[in-house]
Amino acid sequence: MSDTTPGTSSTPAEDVVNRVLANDASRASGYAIFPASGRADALQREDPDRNAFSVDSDGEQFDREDRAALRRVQGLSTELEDVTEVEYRQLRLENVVLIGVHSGGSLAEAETSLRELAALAETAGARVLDGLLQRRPHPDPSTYFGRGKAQELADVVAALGADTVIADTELAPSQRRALEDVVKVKVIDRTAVILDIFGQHAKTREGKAQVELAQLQYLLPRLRGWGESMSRQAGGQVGSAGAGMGSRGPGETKIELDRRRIHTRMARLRKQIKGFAPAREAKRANRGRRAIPSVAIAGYTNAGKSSLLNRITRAGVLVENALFATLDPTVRRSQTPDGRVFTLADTVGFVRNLPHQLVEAFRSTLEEVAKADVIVHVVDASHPDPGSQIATVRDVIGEVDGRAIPEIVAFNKSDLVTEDELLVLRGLEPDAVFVSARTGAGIDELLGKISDLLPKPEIEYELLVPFDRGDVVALAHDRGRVLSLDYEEDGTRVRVLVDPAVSDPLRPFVVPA
Ligand SMILES: Nc1nc2c(ncn2[C@@H]2O[C@H](COP(=O)(O)OP(=O)(O)OP(=O)(O)O)[C@@H](O)[C@H]2O)c(=O)[nH]1
Ligand SMILES: [Mg+2]
Repeated sequence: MSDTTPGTSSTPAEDVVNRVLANDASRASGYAIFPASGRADALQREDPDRNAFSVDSDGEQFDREDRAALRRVQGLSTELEDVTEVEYRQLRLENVVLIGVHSGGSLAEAETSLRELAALAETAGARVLDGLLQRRPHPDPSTYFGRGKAQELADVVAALGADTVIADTELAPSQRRALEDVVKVKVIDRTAVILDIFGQHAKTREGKAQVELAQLQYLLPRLRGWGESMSRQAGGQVGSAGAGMGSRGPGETKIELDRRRIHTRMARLRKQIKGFAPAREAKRANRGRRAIPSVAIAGYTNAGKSSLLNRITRAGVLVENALFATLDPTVRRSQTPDGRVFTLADTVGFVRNLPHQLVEAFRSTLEEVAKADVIVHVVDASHPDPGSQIATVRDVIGEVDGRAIPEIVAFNKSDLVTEDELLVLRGLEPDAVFVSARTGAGIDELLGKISDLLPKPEIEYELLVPFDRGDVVALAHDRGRVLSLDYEEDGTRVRVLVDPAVSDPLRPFVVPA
C-alpha cells in the first residue's frame, strides 16, 4: 500500500488533458464517462434495432463481469497509479445514482427531468440504480443537496454499490468536489453526460471537431477539480495515506500549462470548424440558386425526426430508441403532392438544458434550421410533458434566429396515444398535425401543410382597395412586391406580386380578370 509513490507517474488530471488533446480525429469523446463508448457504436452498426435502454444484452454483460472482476483486483492492488485515467473511469462509472433538486415547478416536472436524465445516462452506457429528488428552495451552494441529504445519499450509494452520482444540473466545480467528499464516489453532472453522448455519436470530422470543442470548453474551468478529486479518490480507493494523496493536485504551473495547451487546441478547432462553413454554405447556396426550397425537421431528441425523414423519403437514416442518435444532419430531396421539389433536412435533437457549449459548437449545424424555409417541429405525442419539450425546442430555434420561419408542429407517434390524449395535445397546439412515422398516418396531411407553406412561384394580382382600407395596401407592401399603385375614383388600384400561400387577406380585393 505504500508504493503509490506520489510524483513517480502522471497524475490523473494530466491523463485527462493528454487524452483529450491527443485524440484529434480518432474519437471525439475526450473524457469518456461511461464505458460503452466505441463499443456501443460497434453494436449499433451490427444491430440497428438494438434497444439502447436494455443494458442487459449478453455481449455487454460479459464485459461488465470482466470489468467488475478487474475492479476488485484493482482495489486490492497497490499500483493504482499505473491505472490510466481511462481505465479508472471505465472501471468505476457504470452504476449510477441520479440526483435532482426540486425547487419551483411541480413534482411531476422534476420527475420527468430525472427520467430524462436516466435515459441520457443509459444512452451513454450506464446502468441507473436509483434516482433521488430533494425538495428545497435552491440547490445547496456548497454540496448541491443539503448536508443531511448528502449524507443520506452517501448511504444509498454505499448500499447499492453505485460508483457514480449524476446531478441533474450543471454543477459548479467546487460543488462537485464538495459532494464527492461526502458521497465518496465520482460525481458528474448532466452536461458531462450529454457531452459524453455527443462524443460517442459524432461521426463526421465536423461533428467530432464540434464536440471536442464543446468538451474542452467544459473541461477548462474544471481542470483543477479533476486532478484534486481524482487523486483524493484514488487515495480512498487504496485505503492508505488518503490525506497525503488528497492534497496532491497538479501544481499551479502544471494547470497553467494544460490551460495553455487547451486554448491552443481550441483555437485550432474553431478554425477547423470555420473551415467547414464554406462547403456548407456552398451546398446551401447551390440549393438556393436552383431555388429549391428547404424544410428542416427539428425537435426534441428521440421525437422521431429521423423516422419521419425515412418515412417521407425512404432515406434509411439511423433510427434508434436512444437520445442523440443523429448528430450529423442528413439532407434528402422530396416532393410536395403537386410535384414541387424541396429538400428535407434531419437535424440534431434538442434537449432541455442543452449545454451552451454545445449550442455554440453546433451553431453551424443548427444553421441548417435557421436558414430553412419551413421548420417541421416534431414532437413526441406520447411523452408525458410535450409542452416543455416544445418550449425547449423553440428556445433553441430562437437562439439561432429561426423564430420567424414558418413552423409546422407535427405530433409524432400518434399511434401510441389515446383519443383523450389527442384532445389535450390539440388544445396545446391547435394547428398541429398528427402523424405516425411508424404507421404512416397523417403523413399526407403533413406533406400538404409543407406544400402550403413552401414559397411558391409568385402570382400577380390586381387589387382595388377602398380608401379607408389603408391596412390592406400596407399588407400588400408587407407580403408581396408592389409593382404599381394608382389612386382612382373608387379606391387604390394595386398591382402586386405575391406568394399565393400568404395572399388570403388580399383575396377579397382582387379585381376579377
Ligand atoms: N410508436 C412509434 N414509435 C416511433 C415513431 N416514430 C419514431 N418512433 C420510435 O422513436 C424512437 C426514436 O426515433 P428516431 O427517429 O431515432 O428519433 P430522432 O428524433 O431522430 O432522435 P435523435 O436523432 O436521437 O434526436 C425510435 O425507437 C423509433 O422507432 C412512431 O410514429 N410511432
Ligand atoms: Mg435522429
